[in-house]
Amino acid sequence: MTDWTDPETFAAALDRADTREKGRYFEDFDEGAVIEHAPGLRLTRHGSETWMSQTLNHDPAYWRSDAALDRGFDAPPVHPDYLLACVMGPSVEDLSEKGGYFLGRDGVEFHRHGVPLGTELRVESTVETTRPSSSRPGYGVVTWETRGIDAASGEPLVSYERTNMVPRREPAATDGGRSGSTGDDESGPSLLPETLVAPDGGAFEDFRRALDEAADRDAAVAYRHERGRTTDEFTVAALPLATLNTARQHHNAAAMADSPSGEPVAYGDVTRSTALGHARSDERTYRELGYDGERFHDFVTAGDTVFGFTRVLDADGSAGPSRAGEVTFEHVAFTDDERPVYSGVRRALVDREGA
Ligand SMILES: C/C(=C\C(=O)O)C(=O)SCCNC(=O)CCNC(=O)[C@H](O)C(C)(C)COP(=O)(O)OP(=O)(O)OC[C@H]1O[C@@H](n2cnc3c(N)ncnc32)[C@H](O)[C@@H]1OP(=O)(O)O
Repeated sequence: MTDWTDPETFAAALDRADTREKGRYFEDFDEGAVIEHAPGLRLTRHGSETWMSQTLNHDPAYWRSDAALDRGFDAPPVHPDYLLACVMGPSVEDLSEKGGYFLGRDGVEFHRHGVPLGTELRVESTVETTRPSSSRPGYGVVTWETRGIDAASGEPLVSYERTNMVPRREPAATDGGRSGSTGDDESGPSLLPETLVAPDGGAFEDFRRALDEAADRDAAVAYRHERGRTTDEFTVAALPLATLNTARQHHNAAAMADSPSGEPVAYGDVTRSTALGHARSDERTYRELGYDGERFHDFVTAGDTVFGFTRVLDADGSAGPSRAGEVTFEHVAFTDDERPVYSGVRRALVDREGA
């Protein structure tokens, strides 16, 4: 009788066996098609607290009832970064499990503030655009609109547009390799304003005053956050898997051995949430409103320490409730070797002094 587990026999079997593949190729996406993602997710206290603790998002409104009440929530809700990751996670199997990097996200909008713990999610996406990649013949670039919906009530909770590189069924010879630096330093320090102003505190007025101070001269409001978080095995694999994100990039070292990173890479949403956590620790956030122009410039691997850098773009006192004003930030996540790995524009309501 054949011993299939005899190493030589097994190697021959592996060689001859077809692989039941997962995920879809670029050619499988038709513009306009709507895809219902079968996996669903229950937004749990454990999941939200694990996400928040590991990414240094320690805002008490998401941890303590009295702080939640003060912020207008009945009880501590799920954290918006965890919610976003939990909408993206179940979509990966259908949209991006084939591989190919998460390039960016636009138009993130929360349709409901303070989503309760225990809410069950249904997730669906529409294929918006598809185009071949001109720099990487083995890939196409696909943009989807994804919606996270309260499965019980049908109420939309969050929506966004996501863009990924997606492998083609018939890949060409090269995948283009790692982007790296071109040595073309067009945006070098000479283009920076002469003065970078930091706000004195984290209230709305602090951002407004800093912008006023920077106005009418060669200055910008831009500053670093002190905290850093070293990416480890837990943040690389466990956080995305806890959101049902099946992207091989994060948990399959064998598949990643031949990729430009040579090893698993951090989930973009973990890197981003960490940098935003650093930024939020220096501000009196009232509500997260939305995000735009999010880009993942380079990958992060275990051992990289993620830091945050913030630019304040606008502070609008006429928006929002009386206790808060709307601040528009651009946040950059960067690593200890000063590589920008994420950037994005974030709109948040920030409490006024005395609120
Ligand atoms: C969940 C998940 C995966 C998943 O979801 O399952 C993940 O978490 S995974 C980890 C997080 N992720 C990363 O770790 C990526 C880090 N990043 C890089 O390593 C580099 O960025 C790069 C190697 C990918 C590219 O590097 P690069 O070659 O220098 O980049 P670019 O030339 O700028 O872009 C190439 C082509 O993508 C087009 N393009 C770029 N961005 C956008 C956008 N936002 N919208 C529309 N098109 C876009 C561009 O227009 C060009 O198109 P063409 O090929 O046609 O020229």
